Order: sequence, then structure tokens, then C-alpha cells
Amino acid sequence: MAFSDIRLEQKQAALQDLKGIKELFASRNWFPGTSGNLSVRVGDFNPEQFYFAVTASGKDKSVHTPEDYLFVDQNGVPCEATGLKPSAETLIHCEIYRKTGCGAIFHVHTIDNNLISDWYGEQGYVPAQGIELIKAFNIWEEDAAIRIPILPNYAEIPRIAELVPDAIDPAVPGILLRNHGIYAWGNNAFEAKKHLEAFEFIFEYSYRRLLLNAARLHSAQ
Ligand SMILES: CSC[C@@H](O)[C@@H](O)C(=O)COP(=O)(O)O
Ligand SMILES: [Zn+2]
Repeated sequence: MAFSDIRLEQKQAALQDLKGIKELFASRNWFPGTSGNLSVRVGDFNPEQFYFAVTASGKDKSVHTPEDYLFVDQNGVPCEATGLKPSAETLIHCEIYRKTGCGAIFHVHTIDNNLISDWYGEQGYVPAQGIELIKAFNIWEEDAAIRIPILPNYAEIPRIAELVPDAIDPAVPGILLRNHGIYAWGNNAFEAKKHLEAFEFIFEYSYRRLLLNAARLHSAQ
């Protein structure tokens, strides 16, 4: 399917989804210092050829401008003539789409996801068990345990992108970059938002649990 074959309505709907998500996440202060990037895929999925709308690089994501998004292909190359640069992390989005065929990917930097990703950085994953919000990932067994992968935050994005396919656990729709942020995805914007919110809940829970454990150890001495 060529980019020009995708209906204008579908492209416009993707941009509307992104606008709404960006506005909501900005209201949560999830885009400090121009950090964060969002994308929504359009058209049929073929791992060899797909397209998505992605936030332009370096923008203040807490405001709306007519130049916030652009469409790129499976290699992160803009589909139309533009002066905009796609997110510096577009190749990571490409690898997640290629591996999962998902419909939307959201990336944010929060204090909780940075602290937890560094605390568990050496072991390479964040463990989570028995937290109700794990059901947001459609994992329903009692006392379910998951591992949220953590990748090294190399300066060169292609070095990170090449690690993505093997790091992805099909049951867990997210990956962390150590001391950087989370990428959460889903079949559409609604599901990617649900998953991102569940991950951030788990990170905050895990962080506070560590503080409680430390307080308990301290009071026992
Ligand atoms: C300026 S700090 C954040 C960036 O380095 C990057 O991690 C990020 O999330 C946003 O990059 P962008 O190119 O605007 O999509
Ligand atoms: Zn980032």
C-alpha cells in the first residue's frame, strides 16, 4: 500500500488522536524539557512497508502548533516534503511497529520511570507481581508476575533500536530505556494510553514500595 493510497480521513483521525493525547499528557506534565514523543500508525500493516504520524523533533509538546506532526515510513523517512524533522527516536518507533504491528506508541520521561529503570537497570527488567493494574495488559491470572524490559540508554539511537526486537516480550506492551523513559504501545491510541498509565502506576507503586521497605528495615534496627 502506498502512502497516497491511505484515505485522508484516516490520516486526519490519526492527527486528531495525537492532538488529544498530547494535550492530556501535557496536562500531567509528562513532557518536561521537550521530552517525549508520540506516534499513531495509519493504513494496512505490512512489516516491509508501513506509515505512521509522529511528533516533530525538539518541539515543546505542551503547546499546539500547525507543525507538530509529520508522516514517516517504516524507515523513519518523511512521506511528504517537509521542513520538519521527525522525532530523534523515530527508529525506536519503527522497530516496535515492525515487531508488534501495533497501532500507537507513546513515549514519556517521568521521575518514577527514570528512577525505577535505574534501580533495576543492571538486572535488565523491572519485576512486578500481584498488582491489579497488570490486568490492563490483558493478563488475568491471580498474582500474575511480569518483567518490564530495560534497555541501555545509548547516545546513538540506532544502537538502541537494534536491541528492541529481541527485548520485546509479546505479553508486555512496553520497554524502558534506563534513566530515560518508557515506550508503551497498543492496538490503538486508547489501548496505548491505557498501557502507559498502567506502567506509570506500576513504577510509582514500585518506587514507593522500596521506600516503605527501607523505612521498615530502618525501624527494625
Ligand atoms: C530533550 S530531552 C528528550 C530527548 O532527548 C528525547 O529523549 C525525547 O524523548 C524527545 O526527543 P524528540 O526528538 O523531540 O522526539
Ligand atoms: Zn526520550
